Amino acid sequence: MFTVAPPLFNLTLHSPLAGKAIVDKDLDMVLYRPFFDSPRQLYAYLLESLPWYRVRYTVRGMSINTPRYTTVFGKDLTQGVDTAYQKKPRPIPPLLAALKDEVEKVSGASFNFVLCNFYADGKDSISYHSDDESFLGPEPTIASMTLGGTRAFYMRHKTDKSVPVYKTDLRDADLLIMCGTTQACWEHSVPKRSNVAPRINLTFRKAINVRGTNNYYRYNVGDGPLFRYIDGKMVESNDDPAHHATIPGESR
Ligand SMILES: O=C(O)CCC(=O)C(=O)O
Ligand SMILES: [Fe+2]
Repeated sequence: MFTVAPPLFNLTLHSPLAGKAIVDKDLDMVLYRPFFDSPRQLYAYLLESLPWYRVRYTVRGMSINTPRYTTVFGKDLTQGVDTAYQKKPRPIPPLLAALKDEVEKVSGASFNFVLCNFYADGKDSISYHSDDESFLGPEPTIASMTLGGTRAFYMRHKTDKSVPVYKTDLRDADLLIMCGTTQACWEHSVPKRSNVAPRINLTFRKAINVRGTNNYYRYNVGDGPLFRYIDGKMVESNDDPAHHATIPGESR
């Protein structure tokens, strides 16, 4: 059992031996199902305390609306001063740091970022992509935790179309660890669905340089309005932007 505070959650971890290897051509993953006994309060606490964003950005003149809520905490490995960054990096809040510690223990990897996604309904999604940016280094290990509702998770080989698409569900308290050549050779997605429960996804990653930090804050915080989840729905918030980085219980 491990305890994360504040507030106090006693989370019971399942045996690391319970991980199931998922391997295919160039695919190397381990699924812990469930990774821990996830209390509903943990999901609710994260949803209600994290600062969420609906990021809009422009690529090659095209305006893109990210089809889910996102937020991010962490800073790359360089001990760069904050002036190197387009946005001030936010420390990983204690609750997410405690989850990160446990994920590091089972994966044998170390992480300096937690990216958070919230899929409010079945229209929220992430399209096929791989997390293969050079700022993650070669063969990055990426750990992905689900809290709340179940969503379909699809993976396809980038070049060999004879390899079948890998389809699974990701459920509350699942931890999927993607390793080795998985990012280099495969893409993954959470497709749109009808009638699904809201879901939080946390991904744990390690960025090695300032470019990683700038990229993650640009695409997961951006410049748009802040949202808070209050009384069962997302509302645009006029919190003081200087306080976005903290969640309750964290010292500044
Ligand atoms: O929600 C998920 O399971 C996947 C999220 C993801 O692929 C990402 O944030 O890069
Ligand atoms: Fe991803």
